[in-house]
This record gives sequence, C-alpha cells and structure tokens, in this order.
Amino acid sequence: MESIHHVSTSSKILFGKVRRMVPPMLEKFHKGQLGRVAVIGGCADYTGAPYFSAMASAKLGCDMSHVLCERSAAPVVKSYSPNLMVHPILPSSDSVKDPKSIDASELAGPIIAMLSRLHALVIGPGLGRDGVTLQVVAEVIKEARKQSIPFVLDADGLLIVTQDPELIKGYKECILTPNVVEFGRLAKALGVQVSSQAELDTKTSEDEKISKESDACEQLSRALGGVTIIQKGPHDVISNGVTSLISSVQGGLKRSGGQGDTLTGSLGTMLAWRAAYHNKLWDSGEKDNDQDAQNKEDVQSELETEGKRMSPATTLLLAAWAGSSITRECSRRAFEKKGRSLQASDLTEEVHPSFLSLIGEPEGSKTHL
Ligand SMILES: NC(=O)C1=CN([C@@H]2O[C@H](COP(=O)(O)OP(=O)(O)OC[C@H]3O[C@@H](n4cnc5c(N)ncnc54)[C@H](O)[C@@H]3O)[C@@H](O)[C@H]2O)[C@@H](O)CC1
Ligand SMILES: Nc1ncnc2c1ncn2[C@@H]1O[C@H](COP(=O)(O)OP(=O)(O)OP(=O)(O)O)[C@@H](O)[C@H]1O
Ligand SMILES: [Mg+2]
Repeated sequence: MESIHHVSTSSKILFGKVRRMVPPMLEKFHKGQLGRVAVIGGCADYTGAPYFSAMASAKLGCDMSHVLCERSAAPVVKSYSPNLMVHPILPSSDSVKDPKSIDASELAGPIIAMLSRLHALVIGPGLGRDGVTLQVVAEVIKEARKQSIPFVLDADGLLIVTQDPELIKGYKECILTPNVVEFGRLAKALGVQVSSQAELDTKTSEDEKISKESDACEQLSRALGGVTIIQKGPHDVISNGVTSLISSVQGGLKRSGGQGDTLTGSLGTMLAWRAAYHNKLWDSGEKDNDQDAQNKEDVQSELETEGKRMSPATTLLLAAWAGSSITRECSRRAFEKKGRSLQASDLTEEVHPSFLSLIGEPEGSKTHL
C-alpha cells in the first residue's frame, strides 16, 4: 500500500532534474555566484560538526563557505582547514557579562549584518545547548525568515524549534533534518503521533512500513505549516505535507557520528544553487512557468515534463532529495573503502565523486580548459 502522496518518478529522471538546477561552470561567473553558504554552529564541545557541514558544502561546489561559531571553537575549526572562513561571532554564556539579562537581538547583530550576503544558512551543527547561544540563534532565524533566506535546521537548531515552533511555522524556505530521536521530540511538541518501532515491525511489507513513516512525516510537516522535512533513517522520507519523496540510495553500514553533517552542508549548497536557478543566473533553456506546484500531481508533472522551468515547491523537494542521495552515496563509497573504521571525515572526500556519479556536470559546463 503506497502512500497517496508519494511521487513515484524514477531516480534517473529525478537526478536529471537535479542536474537542471546545478549551475554550469562558465568563464563569465565571478566569485560567490555559485553559492555563499554559512553554517551557524560550533561551540566548546563540538567543533567537528560545523567543519564537516561547511566542507561538504564547499566540496559539493559552493564558492564561499563560512562558519559562524562560538569564540572558543573558532581557532580549532580554522586549524582544520584554511579554506573555510571562520567567524567567532556566536555569543554564549561565557562571552556575556550577565547571561540572565541579555538583549538577544542586539547580540545577534554581527550575524544579522552578514545575512544579506548569503544565499543559504545551515543552522545547528555542533551548536550546543547554551541558553544565550540558543536565544541569539532564535533571533537570527527570525531575521533570516524576514529576508526570505533559505535555511536548513539540524541538531541543536531543531531544539530551538521544538521549544518555539512558531519561529518557522509556515516558512516554506526551510528544510528540517531530524534523526529518529529529534523527529520524536518535534512530533511530541506538536502533538503528532509517531508509530513505535514495535508497531512498525508488525507491518508485513517494506512499502507498508514506509507508508506509515511518511504519514508521520507529512503530519509533522503540516503541523509546522508546510515546512520541508527530511526524516533520516534506513531510507530518508522527505515531505512538505502534501507531497513526499523517498530517498533510498544505498548507504553504508557504519553509523559513526557526524554523517548528518555531510547532509546539511550538501543541502546548503543545493539551496544556494536552487536560488541561482530561480534567479536565472544562467539560461537553462527551459520555458517559463508562472504556476507553483500545489500538490503531488503538479510536482510529478513538473518533474516528468522536459523543457519547462520547475516551480519553487518542486525544486525545494528536489534539493532535499538530492542532498539526501549524495550523503547516502558518500556513506556507501566510504564504507566500501573503510568498513567499520569509517569516520565522518571519510564522507567529506566522497562528496565530489558522489556528485559526479549520481548527478554529473550539467550541459554546457566547462570543467576542462
Ligand atoms: N564531531 C562532532 O563534532 C559531532 C557533533 N555532533 C553534535 O552533537 C550534538 C548532539 O547531537 P546528537 O545527535 O548526539 O543529539 P542528542 O544529544 O539529542 O542525542 C541523540 C541520541 O539518540 C541516539 N540515536 C540516534 N539515532 C538513533 C536511532 N535511530 N534510534 C535510537 N537512538 C538513536 C544517539 O545515539 C544519541 O545518543 C549536536 O550539536 C551535533 O551537531 C554530532 O553531529 C556528531 C558529530
Ligand atoms: N539505517 C540506516 N541505513 C542507511 N542509512 C542511514 C541509516 N540511518 C541513517 N542513515 C543515513 O545516515 C545519514 C545520517 O543520519 P543519522 O540518522 O545518523 O543522523 P544523525 O544522528 O543526526 O547524525 P549525526 O551524528 O551527524 O548528528 C543520513 O543521510 C541517513 O540517510
Ligand atoms: Mg545529528
């Protein structure tokens, strides 16, 4: 029994459509046009997560990859790679006089000042749970939403939304990437029923299981006013509440921490490219389309029609699906080489080969001179 909201378009066609959203490599572009992405995260406890996320973004192909992190994390993240631009501008209880009396919007000022120069944000990798930090990031979320900047919310960024769902309710330019535990917390906060593993185990076919899981993902998305959710797991369920896609590219078998960070960074770059596609940075050769896809049928038709531009609802689902597919392919490739010794950093090296094998360079792209 397949969910009535699932798009059944083949992976081959979907990858072909993703390729349409990827800007070609052309001599005329200047620095920054292929993507300016910032990861907001990194604290005294976690420095790996923002690094993996920002590197995935860079290796997928964005031009500029920033990390906005807590003061103590900055020299550490910088030492991992000179390619990243690391800004120690994320306040915490350690960097303010009195953590109990702060002006969060004022403290968010230096981050907010950067927003207009960015195409996409990834909020949450290694953010930690410091009260001052989380209040400041909530202010950044409000401002990013005001400026219609797309963002990905993960890890401790999801905690902010669990505590205050209104921050993102109805904002169509965001992607949430909860793991099983984070999904459960969000569902509980929004009163959405989730099947237990025991209940899922009673389902006789894989299709029935997926259908049950995607029902919960659709309901959570609807409860949040149609935000896009990637529910990570043995397969990733992607939904915007009315249309769903299943990402089932084979992954690896090692579940080391930090693989979700390759996902968020890849999504950051996909969101930047999606913005470039809608801003017509290059001529995609497709006819204009002024209607936004409203339901599964519209999305499926846009995905299966050649020569017509896709609308933002379709490209957001597709960007989410592409990020998930790339990450799972990275995990598969890294696992093939490293087996049980696989670490998150092994995925980073697989981002470009995975992009080439799944999506490939778009038509007109000059990758050799
Ligand atoms: N190298 C690094 O710097 C890393 C930092 N990380 C950061 O660590 C912080 C906490 O992240 P956590 O993910 O640990 O969040 P939580 O502290 O909420 O812990 C989630 C718990 O759920 C468990 N879990 C995960 N998937 C499960 C499943 N399918 N079934 C049952 N249990 C499951 C995990 O083992 C973990 O103990 C975040 O800021 C995150 O970004 C992680 O991303 C890992 C890598
Ligand atoms: N059982 C599984 N089989 C295949 N792939 C999986 C499985 N579980 C998770 N993944 C994949 O691993 C990636 C990370 O998902 P995971 O559930 O580990 O996130 P996470 O707990 O947030 O990770 P992180 O440690 O980075 O915070 C996703 O791309 C997901 O598709
Ligand atoms: Mg995580």
